Amino acid sequence: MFTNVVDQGGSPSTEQLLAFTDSAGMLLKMPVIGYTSGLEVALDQKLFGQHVASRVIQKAVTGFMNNKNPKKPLVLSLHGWTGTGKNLVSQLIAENIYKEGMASSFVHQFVTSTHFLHSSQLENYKSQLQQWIKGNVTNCPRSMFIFDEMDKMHPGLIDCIKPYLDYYENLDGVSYRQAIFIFLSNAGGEHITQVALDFWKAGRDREEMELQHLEPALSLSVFNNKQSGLWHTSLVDKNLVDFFVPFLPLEYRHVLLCGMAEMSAKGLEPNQDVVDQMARDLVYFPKSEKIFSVKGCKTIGGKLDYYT
Ligand SMILES: Nc1ncnc2c1ncn2[C@@H]1O[C@H](COP(=O)(O)OP(=O)(O)OP(=O)(O)O)[C@@H](O)[C@H]1O
Repeated sequence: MFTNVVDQGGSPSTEQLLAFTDSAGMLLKMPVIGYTSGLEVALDQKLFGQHVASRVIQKAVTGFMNNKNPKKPLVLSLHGWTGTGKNLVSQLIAENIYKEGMASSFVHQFVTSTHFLHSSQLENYKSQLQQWIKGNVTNCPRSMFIFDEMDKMHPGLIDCIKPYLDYYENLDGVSYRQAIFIFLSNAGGEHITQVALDFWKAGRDREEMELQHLEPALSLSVFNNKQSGLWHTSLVDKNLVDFFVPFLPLEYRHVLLCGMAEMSAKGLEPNQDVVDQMARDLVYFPKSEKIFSVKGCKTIGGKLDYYT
């Protein structure tokens, strides 16, 4: 996974960041008009059922990209049930900053169970990861690092990236203040679901739910869940995470939207009957109410092949 950073080709001249850097990766004037509406439109059109996350992400990313002199890198922690759009949002952010989106050489994605599987290799992982981050940010200050399955990540590894998230002007001559770090995890998913369920039971509109309704559940779970990995690091204590972003569990109506979008993406004519049949056959919870899709929209791409 970790190849020598220098082997990447040194200067990122083969690709440009959208509107934000020149061919050498140096920051330019940052004309953000196109960017702002681009992300907003992408979130509105492609992300379903996540009005809270959508709003937070849009404000956080736009604010950060508009800020010519941020005091620290942007650190987002995305939490929620499986298949609710956390990876999708990372992809949309990448697509709206980098010309080549997730395929950009400035975007680096790590999955704990793939890249950091062996605890016996912890020391190696630590030094490789630090070198990787340092090398890539030296190469391009506006680099993006996505850590998936953050709740499974070894606390020692989380600790080793901490300095890069902090308010330092520079570390060994490198400034990390333009970089973006995105942490994805299922930690807090059950608490978020409980809040959504309480809303539903009280007959309240899901869209009435605001960040303030979800924040307590989220921080409680982050602090108290020993499995989450985040809890005993000082990421939280030191306020290094700028935004905790809650992803709501998806309902039947959202699965329908995902299904229609998926059919279009596959080049098929979206067919309400087909999607409806597929959505009906998915499993929903809690057992009695059957409101939320157990796998969110995660498996529908494959499922649709069966129904079409
Ligand atoms: N809210 C959503 N709106 C639109 N599509 C969605 C949404 N959630 C999931 N999807 C679809 O399902 C696929 C899988 O979702 P994604 O990988 O983003 O889930 P996740 O929250 O990251 O799940 P996990 O926690 O299991 O990694 C996406 O590529 C997308 O096609």
